[in-house]
Amino acid sequence: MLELKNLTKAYGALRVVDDMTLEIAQGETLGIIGPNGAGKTSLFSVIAGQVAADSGEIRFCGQDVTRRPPFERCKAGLGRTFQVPRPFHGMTVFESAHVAASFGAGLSGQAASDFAAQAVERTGLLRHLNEPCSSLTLLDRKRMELTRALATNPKMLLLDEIGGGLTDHEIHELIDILNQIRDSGVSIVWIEHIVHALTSFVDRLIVINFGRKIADGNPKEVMALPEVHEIYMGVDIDDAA
Ligand SMILES: Nc1ncnc2c1ncn2[C@@H]1O[C@H](COP(=O)(O)OP(=O)(O)OP(=O)(O)O)[C@@H](O)[C@H]1O
Repeated sequence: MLELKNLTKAYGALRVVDDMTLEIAQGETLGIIGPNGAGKTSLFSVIAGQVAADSGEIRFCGQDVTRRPPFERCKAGLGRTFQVPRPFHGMTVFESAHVAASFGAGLSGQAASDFAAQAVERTGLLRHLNEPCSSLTLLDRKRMELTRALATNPKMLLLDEIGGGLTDHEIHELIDILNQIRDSGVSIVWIEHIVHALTSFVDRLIVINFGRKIADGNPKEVMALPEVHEIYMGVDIDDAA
């Protein structure tokens, strides 16, 4: 569904996405971990189009989208959330979801309203339906990010640390929601520092360091790799043992 070929993005001498080649299949759930500043969010921004790639190619559902603007990628079915929530100021929860259903999913009239309300219900924000996004708590703003992405009717969701700051109970609730989204056929790529939550959900895990993919595979096997211990956790596996 998504193919990245030798994708690169640099800020001056700093390569934040470095020769990234990656394929993600339809219906797959992929986790991304890596140290702070490894380039995880930058990778999402290059895939979703907020940041232009310097070189390489991005193919989504068979089409080359490397030079397409973000709104076209969104319409093609690439939904994303932002690590720092970016609510539409001055809009209620319902209005924000409605914008996503109208301009992302391409719906209008009653269909857009129904789809927006459905997205709000699926993420548990129905009780805040007519409240301004600016009045939501951090947890609910994160849910709002998911709601808005979902209301664009994505084929693939890029989730950037939507679990950060959540309690264990809230993480379980979030994973229940994500399971339902996955079961509806949406591919999910999830950047998350809460590794146990991530590995309990994803089929596959990649580790990024200095913009490069340093491991890719079954989550348990990836987490057991010595280089992952060393780079991600700052612990040499031999020392840890
Ligand atoms: N617009 C920019 N201009 C210059 N440097 C940038 C820009 N955006 C990001 N960076 C730098 O690129 C590097 C990668 O940042 P990025 O946010 O992608 O990392 P990350 O892996 O998502 O980190 P975190 O886990 O802390 O969210 C960092 O060193 C960051 O300071």
